[in-house]
Amino acid sequence: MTAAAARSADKPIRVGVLGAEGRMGSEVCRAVDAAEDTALVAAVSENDPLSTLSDAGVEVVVDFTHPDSVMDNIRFCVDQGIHCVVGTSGFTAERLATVRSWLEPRPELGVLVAPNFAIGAVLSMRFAELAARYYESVEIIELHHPRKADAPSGTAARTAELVAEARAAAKLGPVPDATTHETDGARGADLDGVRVHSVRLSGLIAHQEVLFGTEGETLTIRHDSLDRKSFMPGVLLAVRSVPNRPGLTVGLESFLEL
Ligand SMILES: NC(=O)C1=CN([C@@H]2O[C@H](COP(=O)(O)OP(=O)(O)OC[C@H]3O[C@@H](n4cnc5c(N)ncnc54)[C@H](OP(=O)(O)O)[C@@H]3O)[C@@H](O)[C@H]2O)C=CC1
Ligand SMILES: O=C(O)C1=N[C@H](C(=O)O)C[C@H](O)C1
Repeated sequence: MTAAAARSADKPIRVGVLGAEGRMGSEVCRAVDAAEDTALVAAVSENDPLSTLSDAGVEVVVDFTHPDSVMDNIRFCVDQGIHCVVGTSGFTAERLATVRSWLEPRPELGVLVAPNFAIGAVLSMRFAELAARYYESVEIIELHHPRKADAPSGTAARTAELVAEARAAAKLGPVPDATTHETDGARGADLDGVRVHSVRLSGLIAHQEVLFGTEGETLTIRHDSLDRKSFMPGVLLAVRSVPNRPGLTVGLESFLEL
């Protein structure tokens, strides 16, 4: 029987962190160590074997690594019967479908893939989804530290997807834009018809603005993570919740009943 299957409610949850030396992973190690109901039993860095997780009897793994390695990590955990909380970015619909297929023969296991664990970021995505049908124009600006590997951010990609779905449901046409002469990149990336602009700037952590406009008014929804501690309450909530949420969940909002 795997450690995850044998879990007893009155013992701390045995947590393993992948990417333990990274900016997020090191913060997660501190948060898991500090919480009374979780125990850090494996802190795994890039050169450590994944078997460190099963050897340590990990019940829930938290992954903050790299888009290039996250799929192999999830595959290993699912095969070993370990629940997963995944913060690493780079998830496409195809990747999510692959994770879902891995989970089919393991109906007792939970995997959460969350583009953003900060409560304000989760709320701002929901607010953007609500506002989308009332405005003819929308653009997203995401701003991050310059050591980020991926652009646009996972949060911006998810926000654009939610906004695009809401616009389609409201039968809104394309966002008005008369641009015919463009220097490459000047209008940002086109994600489902929503323009996304990525800023990389020293001094920043993680920030996003969703700009809406219609005749005579604009609405700006902005969120700022000023410290990576902002992600920790969401990560801990996910660690506590995922063993009771079998299957694949996308987005922390399901665990917040939003
Ligand atoms: N969902 C959310 O709320 C958030 C998500 N993120 C996402 O999390 C990811 C990590 O971000 P961040 O912490 O800033 O990045 P870092 O580069 O600081 O950390 C990633 C760490 O993972 C290590 N690593 C890479 N591959 C593996 C592997 N196969 N096994 C174990 N460790 C590995 C890296 O090692 P090395 O440096 O030696 O390569 C590095 O130490 C990104 O995708 C980012 O977008 C970030 C913040 C919040
Ligand atoms: O790399 C980061 O830092 C972050 N990555 C996530 C993303 O790509 O959306 C979440 C947050 O924006 C911080």
